[in-house]
Amino acid sequence: MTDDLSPFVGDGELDAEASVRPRRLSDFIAQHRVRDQLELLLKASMGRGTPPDHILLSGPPGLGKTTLANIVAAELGTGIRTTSGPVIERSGDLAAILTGLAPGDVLFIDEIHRIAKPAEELLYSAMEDFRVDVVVGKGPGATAIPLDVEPFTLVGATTRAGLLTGPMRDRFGFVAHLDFYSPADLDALLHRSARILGVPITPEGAAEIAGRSRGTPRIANRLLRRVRDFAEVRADGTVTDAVAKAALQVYDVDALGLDRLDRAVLRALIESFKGGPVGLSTLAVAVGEQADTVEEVCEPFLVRAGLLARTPRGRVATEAGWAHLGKTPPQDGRSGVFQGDLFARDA
Ligand SMILES: Nc1ncnc2c1ncn2[C@@H]1O[C@H](COP(=O)(O)OP(=O)(O)OP(=O)(O)O)[C@@H](O)[C@H]1O
Ligand SMILES: [Mg+2]
Repeated sequence: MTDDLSPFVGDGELDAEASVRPRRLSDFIAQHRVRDQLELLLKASMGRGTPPDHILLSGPPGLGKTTLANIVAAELGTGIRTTSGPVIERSGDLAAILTGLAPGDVLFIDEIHRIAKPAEELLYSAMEDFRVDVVVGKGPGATAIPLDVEPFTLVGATTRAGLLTGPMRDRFGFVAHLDFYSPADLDALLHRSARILGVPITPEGAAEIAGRSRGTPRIANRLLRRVRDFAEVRADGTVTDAVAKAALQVYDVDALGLDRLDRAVLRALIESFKGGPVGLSTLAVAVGEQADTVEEVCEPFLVRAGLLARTPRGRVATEAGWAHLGKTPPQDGRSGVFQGDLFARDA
């Protein structure tokens, strides 16, 4: 797939992201339910003078988990220590981090579902009792030294909440799931980013980019930067409707935000398999991709856009899917045009 539409953060993109990253809850666009709940949690705990419950943030890449973790610390006025699951290899690494926390600090663990088992167990007692047992020595002579940990708030982030163990999940007092953003939300986000970056943008220009950003702030901000380049080089610098359309064509982003692989999957489904139903692995072979990539990267977006459906018999193109390629489904009653239960899933 083209990099522009990947929800994952790209190499060297962190600085560009940092410049438009909201610092406070009031700057965080949309996700009103999560925002309201977090505001209550933080205000109540500040009123009581104790750190808030541990917070778990889950959701697809690029929707604002890291941003929210930093906002929590900013709102509380505390320090934040950042690490990630795969980095914590030994429980000793984690013990050192935990015992080094100042009272009230936020400890942010990204990709918390990838933390090693012994470290995870150490984390349980730290989360619950604010103490850890550090084992010194080996074999029969080994002794556990209990160490106190200052009261802290753990903020865990995960793109795969389903992979968290039960005991881990139970230790979070507050769990928030971030959802894809609506085009209207992304529109507001783009206006904010454009203001910060000093890019003149028209309402139509913002709407054009918003509609192609796959519900993801990271992609919206990235497309804005691409369109700004185009506006500065090929136009007078203002992001208008026409400039956005022309730029996004150059970058191969279509009207719904589909990239090449998404379109290849849809085209194979419709042109080679008459709209389906067809099995995932057959479809993946037809586009020369791994089944995992098709399933985890393309399909969620195609399904959400209403172009493809997963049914118990396989993948089928919806009427909108046919229409998106400018085709009409065959009317012989045998076509795979999707008419059934939209929420059916492969077993
Ligand atoms: N609600 C929001 N309002 C404004 N900007 C946002 C919002 N959510 C995300 N962003 C922007 O999108 C970018 C990506 O967000 P962030 O890094 O927090 O995502 P993430 O969920 O941590 O992704 P990953 O799973 O890849 O770590 C940030 O630079 C931030 O500027
Ligand atoms: Mg992140």
